[in-house]
Formats: sequence, C-alpha cells, structure tokens
Amino acid sequence: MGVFCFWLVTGLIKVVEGSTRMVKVAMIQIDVEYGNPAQNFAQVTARLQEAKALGAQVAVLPEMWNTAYDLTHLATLADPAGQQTQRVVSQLAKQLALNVVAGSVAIKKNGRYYNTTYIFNDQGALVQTYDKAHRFGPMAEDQYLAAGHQVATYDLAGIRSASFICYDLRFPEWWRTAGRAGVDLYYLPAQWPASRIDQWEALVKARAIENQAFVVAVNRVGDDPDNHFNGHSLAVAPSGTVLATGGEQAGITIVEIDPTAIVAAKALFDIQADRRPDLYQ
Ligand SMILES: O=C(O)CCC(=O)C(=O)O
Repeated sequence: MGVFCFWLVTGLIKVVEGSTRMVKVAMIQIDVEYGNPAQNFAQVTARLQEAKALGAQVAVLPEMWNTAYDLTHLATLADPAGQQTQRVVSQLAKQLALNVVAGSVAIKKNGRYYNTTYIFNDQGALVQTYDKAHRFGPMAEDQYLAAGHQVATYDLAGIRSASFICYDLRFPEWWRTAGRAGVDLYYLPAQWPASRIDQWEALVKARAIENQAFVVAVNRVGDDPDNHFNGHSLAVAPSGTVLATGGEQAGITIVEIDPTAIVAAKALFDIQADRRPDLYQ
C-alpha cells in the first residue's frame, strides 16, 4: 500500500445565491488487498475515520473492496448475506455520524454471489442496497456472480441519489431509468483498469451532462493478478465540469457539492422532460 494522501477541493459550482446546502463528499481511493477481507475491513475502518476527521458528510468507497476480484475463492471469501459489511459499516456510520456509500462488496445471498452496494445514513441505518446489474465478462463476473435487476434510488445527506457499479457506467439507458425518479447525484464505485482510464473519464462526464446531475465516481489503485488500477476517481458537475480528481495514488479527496446547482442546470433546458419515449424506450 502506498503513502496515503489527502486533498481538499472546493470545486463546486455555486449558482444559487445564499445556498447553505453544500455537502462534503469524500472519495476514498484505496489499494484493495486481493482476497484479504480482514485486511480490507481494517483499511476501510481507518479510512472512514480519516474521512470524518477531514470534515466529510458522505464517504464513498470503491467496488469489491472486501475481496477484490478474487472470484474463484468466493465460497470462502464472500460476505454471507452481507452481514459483516452491514454490521461494521453501520456501526462506523453511526459512531462517526457519517453517511456512507459503501462501495460494493462480494456477498453470498440465497446460494448465489452478488456484487452489492450498501448505503448507510449518518445514524447507521441501511437506506438502500444495489446489486450490480451489468456483469463484466472480461473479469469473469458473468461466470461467478448473479446480476441485479433493480435500480436503487435514495435520499442521502438531503440529496436525491442513485447508485451504480463500474461496468454499469457503459449503459446510459440504465442511468436514465433511475433518473426518471429524479436523481441529483449518482454514485459509482469501480475497479476500472488503467488501460481504459480515458474511457472512464469520458463516460463519467457524459453521464453527468446527459442526466444533468452530479456524478461521484470512485476507483481503486494498485494491482490484481490481471489488471493495474490507477485511480482517477472524479466528481463531475451537471455541466460536465470536473470538480475534483483523486489522482493516481491512494488518498481521500473531499469535494463540496451544491445540490441546488441542479435547479440552475435544468432551468435552461430539461433533458429528462424533453425525452421522446414515443420514439424510443
Ligand atoms: O467497462 C470497463 O472497461 C471496466 C468495467 C469493470 O472493470 C468492471 O465492471 O468491473
């Protein structure tokens, strides 16, 4: 694990005068230890405490942070019914009074394995779960993991939010489906390889612009046996402006988000309202 760094970015777009609804979001970019849940739980505990000390109101973790992509050992590594994740992260969220978008973890549920996000509010209550819907063939998810079937929207820190996971980024229809419920902030934990990081940045910006919403996308750093990961977590405004980036090292980046910017973004034109579902689905 490399040296851990902190950045504070105040790259908000403040377009509504007198707004007091700034929300500080921590993008927690870590080096996930392959096949080592005990080490990863310890690491995540420390990083959530640090995020709180940096003033975060919401903390976001990367994808599959308990096991990494050690899919051949899920029988021994996956969290049964997500119980350990729920117990540990819920307790931390409550102790720290911190909202947590708990990246995603490998879980075992009803005899199958899933790549699942849990979202906790700052009282430690589980407010939503999401099972990754689109499985990434090149990383063998389709062989080992069952797919989710439902979008997950929720209120967190006073912001109407939705969660997706990694490869879901390539399916704008799925984002639009969630957006119909009115979403102001999308969270996207990932393990996105360095070899396609230019696509990651382009697609995160596109999802923000076309959905007229913020996107907070958190990637990992480090290596697994097949891939190198170089971070580039990023927070993007509805205009497509990059508010903060996590760079290429492990670290926590704090970005301030002003949810009232959505109103201004939609004042000029409202893409969701202007859709033509009579022409397409
Ligand atoms: O779409 C990609 O290029 C990467 C997706 C991925 O790594 C994942 O979903 O885990």
